[in-house]
Amino acid sequence: MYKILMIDDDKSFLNIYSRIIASNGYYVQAKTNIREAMELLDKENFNIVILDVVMPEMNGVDLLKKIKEKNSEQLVMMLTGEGSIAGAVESMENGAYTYMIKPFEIDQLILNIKKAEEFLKLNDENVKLRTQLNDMTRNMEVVGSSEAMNSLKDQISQIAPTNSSVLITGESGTGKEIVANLLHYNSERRDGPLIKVNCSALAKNILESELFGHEKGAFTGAIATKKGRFEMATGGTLFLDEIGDMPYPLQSKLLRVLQEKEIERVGGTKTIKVDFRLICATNKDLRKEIEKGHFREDLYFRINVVPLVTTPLRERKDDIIPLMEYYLDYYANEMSKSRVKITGQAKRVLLSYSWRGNVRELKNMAERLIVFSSGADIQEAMLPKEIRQPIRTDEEENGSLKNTNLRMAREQFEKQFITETLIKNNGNITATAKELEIARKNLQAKMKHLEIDRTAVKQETEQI
Ligand SMILES: Nc1ncnc2c1ncn2[C@@H]1O[C@H](COP(=O)(O)OP(=O)(O)OP(=O)(O)O)[C@@H](O)[C@H]1O
Repeated sequence: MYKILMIDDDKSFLNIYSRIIASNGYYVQAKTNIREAMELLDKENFNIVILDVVMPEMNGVDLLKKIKEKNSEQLVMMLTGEGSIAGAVESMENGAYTYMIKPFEIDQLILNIKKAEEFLKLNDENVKLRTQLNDMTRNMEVVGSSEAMNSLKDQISQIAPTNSSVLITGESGTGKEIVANLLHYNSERRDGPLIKVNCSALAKNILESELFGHEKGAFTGAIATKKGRFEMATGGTLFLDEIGDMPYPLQSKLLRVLQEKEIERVGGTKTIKVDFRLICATNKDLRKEIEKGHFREDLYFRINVVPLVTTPLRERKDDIIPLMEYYLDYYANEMSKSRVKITGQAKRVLLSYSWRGNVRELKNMAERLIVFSSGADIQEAMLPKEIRQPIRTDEEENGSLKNTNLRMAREQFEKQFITETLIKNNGNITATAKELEIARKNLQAKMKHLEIDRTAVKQETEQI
């Protein structure tokens, strides 16, 4: 129920009007006293405030300013006497929604309240849409300018405006869903819906009714008619993720839909026209699935009109640091923490790691680093153990270090040895120096030179 606060020094006006407004389905509070009205505004949220411009205690426009100072979004309607048009103008300049000149018919006031209600609803809707749009654009933020990434972006901009079916293949976490988003939002269908279905997440019989919809009573539990995703995607794009996991019998049904561009709901007899652009994604090798008899070859040709491939992170190392920096900033901002930098040594570790979970794994690691961050730069010792395992080359396996000299090898060893001793001693410098049998000052100088951060080591110890 919409809540209205009326502030006016005219008691009899308030009495009559507030009752009539309430009888129209609104919750109304009426105050002649400004202090009481302000106290009430502090305690309760009102959708609309109706305020008299001329009041003995305080000028209504000044009161309007006060209300707006507290809550700039507050919707305020001003009431003025015939002699105070200037006040009405000033009110509008100070953010009033509208003004009405007394005397007026009560119907006129009710009509204005209804209009204000409509305005507030639209405003709410607008805020919701804006948040959705932010989510959407965030999910489309594409970081990376490696050769592979640039070539992918070029292909997307060429393919997006067409209506052709696209098959996106690539390892898990390489950004296939982002590519699908980009294809849709850069196409002529961008104002239509983008409907996503994960074919591996639903049981076979549920997937069928999800895609085709069902009529009321089609099966136990079908208590109402439901539109399927094919229908919902009409005018837009249908994104079938993990298409390689679509059950075989359903594959023939999908093929028929693609050929005939019409469907029948489960348990229905009516033919319904559908019109969507199809984008599929998989991390499976569909040709192998065809050989194994798990995937229909005719469907493969139908969905694979334009193939797009996302490259694993380990094959586009140029993107690793920009992605890590982007997500560190992103999570620092989201958690209201300070931004952090990555030290050279930590960058080397990030670059030599294999990233089997690709960008998803990297993003999760960035989030974890920020959760534990005290604002210090990201040191090698702060990175999870599994990624700090040195990647050993063939030469290293044979006992020699590639691309290094005696000084670098010694520093590498010293760094590892000192870090481990610091962890053992909970980051305590004196205890570590004692165990290493070197002077405290000497240890501090070495730590500085080797970029070892004691706070990071301490955090590492706490996490263990
Ligand atoms: N180039 C990129 N820039 C920024 N973020 C990215 C990029 N690529 C992927 N991501 C992010 O990594 C996560 C995984 O990406 P996405 O879900 O698109 O991968 P996927 O290939 O569809 O994975 P799966 O096969 O497991 O469904 C998402 O949170 C996505 O926002």
